[in-house]
Amino acid sequence: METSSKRRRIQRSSSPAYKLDDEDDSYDPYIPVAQRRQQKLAKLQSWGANAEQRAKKQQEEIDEREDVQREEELRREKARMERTLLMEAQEVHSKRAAEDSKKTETEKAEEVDAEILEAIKSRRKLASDMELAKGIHYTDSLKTSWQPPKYIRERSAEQHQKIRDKYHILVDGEDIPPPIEHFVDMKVPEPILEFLKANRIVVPTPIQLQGIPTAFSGRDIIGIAFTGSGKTLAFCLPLIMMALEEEMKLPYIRGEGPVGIILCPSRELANQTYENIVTWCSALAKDGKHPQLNTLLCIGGISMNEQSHVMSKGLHIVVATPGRLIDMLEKKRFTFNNCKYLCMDEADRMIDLGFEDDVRNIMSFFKRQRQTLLFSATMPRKIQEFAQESLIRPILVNVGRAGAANLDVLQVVEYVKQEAKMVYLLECLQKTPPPVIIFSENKNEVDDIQEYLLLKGVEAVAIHGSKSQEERQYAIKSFKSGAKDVMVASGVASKGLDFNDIQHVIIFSMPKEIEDYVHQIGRTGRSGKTGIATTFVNMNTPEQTLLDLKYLLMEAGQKVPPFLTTIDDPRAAQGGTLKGCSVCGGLGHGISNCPKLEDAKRREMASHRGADDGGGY
Ligand SMILES: Nc1ncnc2c1ncn2[C@@H]1O[C@H](COP(=O)(O)OP(=O)(O)OP(=O)(O)O)[C@@H](O)[C@H]1O
Repeated sequence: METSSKRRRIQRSSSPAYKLDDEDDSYDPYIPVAQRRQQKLAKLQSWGANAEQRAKKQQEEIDEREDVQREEELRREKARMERTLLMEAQEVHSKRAAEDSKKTETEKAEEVDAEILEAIKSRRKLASDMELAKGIHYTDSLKTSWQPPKYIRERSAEQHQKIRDKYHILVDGEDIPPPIEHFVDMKVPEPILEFLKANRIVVPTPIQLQGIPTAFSGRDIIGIAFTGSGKTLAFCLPLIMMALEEEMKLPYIRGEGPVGIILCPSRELANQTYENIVTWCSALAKDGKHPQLNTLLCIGGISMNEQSHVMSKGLHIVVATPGRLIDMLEKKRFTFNNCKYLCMDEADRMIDLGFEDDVRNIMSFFKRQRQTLLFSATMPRKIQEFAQESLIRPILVNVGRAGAANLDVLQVVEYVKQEAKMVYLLECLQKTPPPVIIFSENKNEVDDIQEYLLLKGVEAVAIHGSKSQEERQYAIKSFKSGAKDVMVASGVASKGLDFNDIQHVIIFSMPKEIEDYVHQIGRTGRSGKTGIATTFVNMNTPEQTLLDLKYLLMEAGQKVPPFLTTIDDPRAAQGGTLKGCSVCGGLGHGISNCPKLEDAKRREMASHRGADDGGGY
């Protein structure tokens, strides 16, 4: 039995020795040393591997746990931060809302105005594209040989200022040349002095006594003075003198010139300035001691062949409207190689709406440094600033507030119902003897008024943009000569036209922009004479325009009719200062509701639409 049991045990010994569940644990079978060593090694190795695996697994589990923990923490942190930011934003928002609620409507409007101004500021400098592209920037003014007489040079700065104060001249800029109270001290040639005297121009007007010495000194200038105050002479005389000096140095021959150019926004104004210059140049040459200076009129609607006699000689002065001038320059009919004087009349209009690109284009034809002069009766603050940045060491000469009405005009504003206007017009015409100008904003209305007056036996001519050049010229000529008593005009005739002794201006429909009103009433009360302006307003006149008008009347010390007195300024009701609009100069509104800006926007949109449509006309 024992033997069989032993055998059984021995047989089983071939099976693994370490686990014999149903056997006696005390029995240790014999295993050879080498095999045991092998087994031990294998066992150790397997233990090691398991431990490594376990450790690895444990580590993985720890890592995983840590990852989850970290993610959780991050999520919590993010949520906490989001909450803080949200709360901060809410706090800022509610703080701003609280501040806003504290702000008056005026302050809010001022903020909007500031934003609009910022946008306007981004306009490119007024310089030629060539100059801008090449980075050409002149820092010195144009050199001239002119200087004031010694006794004036020896005056102190206080003495100069005293003279300016006497004539209510405001100046701004560096090294301002002195004001000069007599033409003779400006060293104006004798024949011109005599001619001026013969035409009752004996002493310079305020804009002339500061503007002419400034321009004679070669300085860039922004000249602002009320309508009819003699700005034309202030910018033409310096050019005539410059051309005279050039011609005396070395006579100009065919193909040479011009020395300078005067740009005008309308053909009529260009024509008038041209005629003035021709008269002054002829007066100069009359004594036989001074050369004949040649002037070219360069405007649309006329044949340039008519002036071939001017083109066949050296050219000194060109008076032009932008479109025709660009055409002539592009066709190389003359060049600006020696041109060093650029003046813009009614400059705010020239560099403001519509003409800005043309002006840039014209500037790109200049080949050398130029003297730039900008003149107008209305020059809103924004345009002044823009222009100042574009000129070289400019001097601002300001007589009265830019955009203010001429104080020699008696302004009467009447409430006339639309349907009663025509009949009342006849009555109004009886106020003064002729000549009278009637303004309307609408071309059809201009024609209707003329027709009505002709029917009533009034000698009336009409002028507006849709008339042919011949019709326009005929109207102006016959009115100027006194052959016709009344001229009915759209805005075209308002800017700068100088008609003799207009007694009465009737504004049949009030223009939206107060600047236009200032120019229109300015056709009377010129060169120190007095005149009347009657303006019809009614329900159709926008309230804002009426407010501008009200303030303008108050500023000029004119009677404000009761229906205007009752119009309240919303800005006044909200408290705050009543600053004028720096875009159009109107005193009754801010920039955010400026009719001029709105008009500009409308035009821009229309031009975009035109471009989209192929831009045809
Ligand atoms: N120093 C002067 N003394 C008297 N009259 C003058 C003087 N200078 C110019 N004038 C006359 O004053 C009138 C108005 O001049 P001008 O047309 O130059 O005015 P303006 O300031 O250009 O007006 P606007 O802004 O309407 O164009 C002209 O008839 C001109 O002959």
